[in-house]
Amino acid sequence: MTPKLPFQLKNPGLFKDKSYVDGEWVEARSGKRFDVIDPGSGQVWASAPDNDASDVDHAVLSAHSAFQHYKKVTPRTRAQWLLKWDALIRENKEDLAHIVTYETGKPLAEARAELDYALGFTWWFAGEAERIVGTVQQPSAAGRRVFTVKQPIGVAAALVPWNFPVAMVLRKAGAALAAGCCMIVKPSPETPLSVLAVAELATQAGIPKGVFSVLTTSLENTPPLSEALCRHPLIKKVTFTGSTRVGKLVAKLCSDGLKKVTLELGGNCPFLIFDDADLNQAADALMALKWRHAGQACITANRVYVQSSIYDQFALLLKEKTSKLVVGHGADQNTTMGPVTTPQGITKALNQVEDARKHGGQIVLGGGKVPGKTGYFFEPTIIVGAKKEMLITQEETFAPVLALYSFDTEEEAVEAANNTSMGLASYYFTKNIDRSWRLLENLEAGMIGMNTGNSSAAESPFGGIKESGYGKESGKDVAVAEYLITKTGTLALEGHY
Ligand SMILES: O=CCCC(=O)O
Repeated sequence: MTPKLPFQLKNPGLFKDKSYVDGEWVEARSGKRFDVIDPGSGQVWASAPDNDASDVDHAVLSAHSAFQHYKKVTPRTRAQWLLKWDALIRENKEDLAHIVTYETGKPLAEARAELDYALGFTWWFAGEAERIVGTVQQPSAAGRRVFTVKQPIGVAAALVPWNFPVAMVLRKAGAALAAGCCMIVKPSPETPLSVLAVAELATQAGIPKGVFSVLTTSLENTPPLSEALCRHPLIKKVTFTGSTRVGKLVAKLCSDGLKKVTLELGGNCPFLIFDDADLNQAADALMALKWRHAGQACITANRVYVQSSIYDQFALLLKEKTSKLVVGHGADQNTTMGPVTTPQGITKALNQVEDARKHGGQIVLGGGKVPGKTGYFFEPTIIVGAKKEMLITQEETFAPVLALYSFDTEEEAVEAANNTSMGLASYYFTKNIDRSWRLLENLEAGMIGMNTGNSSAAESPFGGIKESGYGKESGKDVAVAEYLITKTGTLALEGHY
């Protein structure tokens, strides 16, 4: 029986609260379920099957069996299925946005924006499917022909986060399905329902059974279930988006089977503003980047470095703009910033603020939980006088807390920006073209925003360096390549060997 939802779906058939394996909606073998909580109210509003490691083998075997057919489907048919999926997600965007809001807490406008972003991937990878090409080499020996062909690697497992539950799934599944691979998705325990809704639309799009499966699980069973996926001999590829700590565990588990792995890990991204920048442009970009999903994006600005001559002016401008944010339930039309998704987000934010205070930082805005609200609300917080000794400098915040550091020279700013084990994205604002080129070359990150805080798009390769992981998602060729093997063919013509 469908539970009574706290919102209305235009298409009630989109609410699915069973796992999706081999084209069937199924419970966990144990029969256990776990709760799904609305971060905006702290209330349980649904539940999903609590699969454990014993549920993995059946899912993998059925995906492997589907792969025997799917790998032979023409790329054009795969592209057509992806486009049909894309059309259905577009049609059901409003319903999906509501599910995303009630799972993540993000405002509806942001949930809609996530859907638009996610649709970029189904659209893009539909185009990529038919453009997978091998190569022909010039042979060094007479009478030889040497070439490479690309083939799908096999069944892939996707371990996805809760912050962009639909976009992260479509970025991974779009590439995998275009390449001819089948995928088993393990959503985060916070966000199973949006992923299950997307699975329902995959079925309606005609994507064959077993090609796209979803194994939901609780926080408690996430480690054993993920380990079983990573260790299963028929899983040939694992893609993970999440923390660096867990990414290292995933890499270790996959190393036993020498599995191909893509890791999109933590950020701790620097955001540099020079005194020749357009301050309004920089402040607007920072507002959009930092407060998006209450600071819970891997590419968000974690450390904001402002040149000393404009420091006070910029801090004031940012404070003025940030004060206008309306914090509330994501489904409320007036809300411009929602809650954080988990109570742990609040704990971490409080710790970092307290630590910044201890180190002499000044909290010029916010600094604590939003009083008088149930749900996981934290005030948008600005710390000035931030220093390198602070916790916030060393670890990703993943909450609406922004720290402003001061610098004098470009060299100093670059050194501070790079002084982290992470290397996901870096951003800078300057009108000096020479400096711009130097910064592009000198900043240690996989993605550089030049006078912009928004560089995520289906056509742009997404991925970090250093401890932010390896592999690329989205972008031309590179993303699909993560799901392909290269086979070299050498042919000897008659009379040669
Ligand atoms: O949080 C990670 C993903 C953010 C993005 O794709 O822009």
